[in-house]
Amino acid sequence: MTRPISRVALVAHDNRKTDLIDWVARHREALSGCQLVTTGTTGRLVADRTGLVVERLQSGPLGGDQQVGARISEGQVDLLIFFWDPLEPMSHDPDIKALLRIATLWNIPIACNESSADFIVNSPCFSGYERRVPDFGAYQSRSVGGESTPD
Ligand SMILES: O=C(CO)COP(=O)(O)O
Repeated sequence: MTRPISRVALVAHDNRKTDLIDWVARHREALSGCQLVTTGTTGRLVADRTGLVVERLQSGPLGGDQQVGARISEGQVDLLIFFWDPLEPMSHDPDIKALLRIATLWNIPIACNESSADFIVNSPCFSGYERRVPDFGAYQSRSVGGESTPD
């Protein structure tokens, strides 16, 4: 099973929020054709500063990373832009690690800085990219992304 990129998760730590908002503003046109899901504060700032419509989940320290991770495991996210802070310890470090783990597991493209995010959005295959959705065989027992998978 494959999926094109149309549902994008945006997450940034406080020291990286300006970088993310600037990046979103630069790629506003490409992102306006996508469904955007965000953690709480990131989403409020992205919406205020760019006018894009976003679905806001909880703030990261209150469970937002886990909610994004759950969306990924339910097959509802195609790309994760996560500008995490490599200089500050976070109270919810386990949640951050879990989000990066689940995105890796589900073969979600992940960008943690501006250069990687630019590469992905500027890629000629951005709008037509078909991500392979992993088949976890016996591990997988219910529908993912609207398609049933065998027990
Ligand atoms: O903490 C975050 C990700 O780990 C982001 O949360 P906010 O968008 O609510 O600041």
